[in-house]
Amino acid sequence: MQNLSQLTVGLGDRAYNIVIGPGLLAQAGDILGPIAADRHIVIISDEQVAALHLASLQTSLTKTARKIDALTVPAGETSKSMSVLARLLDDILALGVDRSVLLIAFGGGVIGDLAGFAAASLLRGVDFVQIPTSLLAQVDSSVGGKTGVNAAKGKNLIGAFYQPKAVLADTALLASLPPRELCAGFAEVIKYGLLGDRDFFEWLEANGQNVLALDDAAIAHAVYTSCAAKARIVEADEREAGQRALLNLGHTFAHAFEAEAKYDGRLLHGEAVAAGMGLAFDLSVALNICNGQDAGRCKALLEASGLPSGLSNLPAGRASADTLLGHMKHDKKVKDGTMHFVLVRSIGDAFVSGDVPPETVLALLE
Ligand SMILES: NC(=O)c1ccc[n+]([C@@H]2O[C@H](COP(=O)([O-])OP(=O)(O)OC[C@H]3O[C@@H](n4cnc5c(N)ncnc54)[C@H](O)[C@@H]3O)[C@@H](O)[C@H]2O)c1
Ligand SMILES: O=C(O)C(=O)C[C@@H](O)[C@H](O)[C@H](O)COP(=O)(O)O
Ligand SMILES: [Zn+2]
Repeated sequence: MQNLSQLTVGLGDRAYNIVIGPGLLAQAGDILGPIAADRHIVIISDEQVAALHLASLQTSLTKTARKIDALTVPAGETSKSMSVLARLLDDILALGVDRSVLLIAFGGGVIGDLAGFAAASLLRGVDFVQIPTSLLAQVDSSVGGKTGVNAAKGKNLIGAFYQPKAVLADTALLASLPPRELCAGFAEVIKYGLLGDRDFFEWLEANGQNVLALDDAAIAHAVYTSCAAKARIVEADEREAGQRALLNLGHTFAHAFEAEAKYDGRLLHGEAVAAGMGLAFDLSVALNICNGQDAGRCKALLEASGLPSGLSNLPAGRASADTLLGHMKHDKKVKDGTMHFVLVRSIGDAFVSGDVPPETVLALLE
């Protein structure tokens, strides 16, 4: 197996490997051998990914699995809902599974979050593996065990921390990803530079276009560096008691925009995060914590990557400042009624603060 890199998320008896490389799908049966051997596997995918890549995955697993079934849901964020989850769980049970079943989440972050939560709740918990197919899922959502669905009150409000048994990121699959989705995933890559790795941010300033052009070496470096950063944070703080909240840079704003856009595809998660990160820099500048030059560099990279950098270029999800602040009050970082924001002292130096006056946030959103 060539050009593969591997990382471990060290979580004791729940530790797992992340394998990254082009062409991995054809080797999934071998790589997953110890986990998948002689098991009933249920692949969960969305209709778009399944149409393009499901047959290859099934072929690759045939040599190791006892039985393979596949279930699909419609592509897009609307599938991350309680109603789709309920149907999916019934459909899995109708296949006659028992606790030895292995679920495989095969798709973008929507499928990873949905199938991961299905695995956490089915028969009170069955094993699952992540095979992420979007850039966003390969650099972020497939790692770390946050699973769940959206609720009427907001994004990801129902879910569980539930770790996969392995993550297989086949970077060659990104060739079929629509360009807008590629850019949206790139926002979460930029996030890793902004929150804790200035050198990586500077590498992205120089090489971001190569990543978006899917140059093999550039994409391998971007996926590996992002997964390594996330793995180290998750190992230190699996259930977000402290530093894991840094992974939420830009997300307090993003989730409010997404709720306002009703998850209907006009605003992708990564686009909302990009705008939210631009606003997190603006907020840090307004609070005299960060200099305007770093805020300018952050926004310049976002814009050069085809992403929004604030309210002015947000494709959807804009609303009155009060309405957006109302959404932010459902954020999971709210403690005893106090909102917490991820702020930045500079590029690569983020921290969580519970000391942000709501008036400053309102002024920014106005
Ligand atoms: N759990 C976490 O830690 C975490 C982290 C970040 C984001 N998320 C969640 O992830 C979701 C966004 O994930 P996403 O951006 O992957 O969206 P997505 O799952 O909707 O995938 C994006 C689109 O690309 C298509 N697609 C995926 N892979 C493809 C491929 N290889 N070829 C062709 N088309 C492909 C999908 O069918 C879909 O239409 C959001 O719900 C977000 O909240 C979760
Ligand atoms: O893994 C994490 O922790 C993250 O925060 C990663 C985020 O990119 C992701 O969007 C996550 O789903 C947000 O989590 P939430 O707890 O704010 O819903
Ligand atoms: Zn995110």
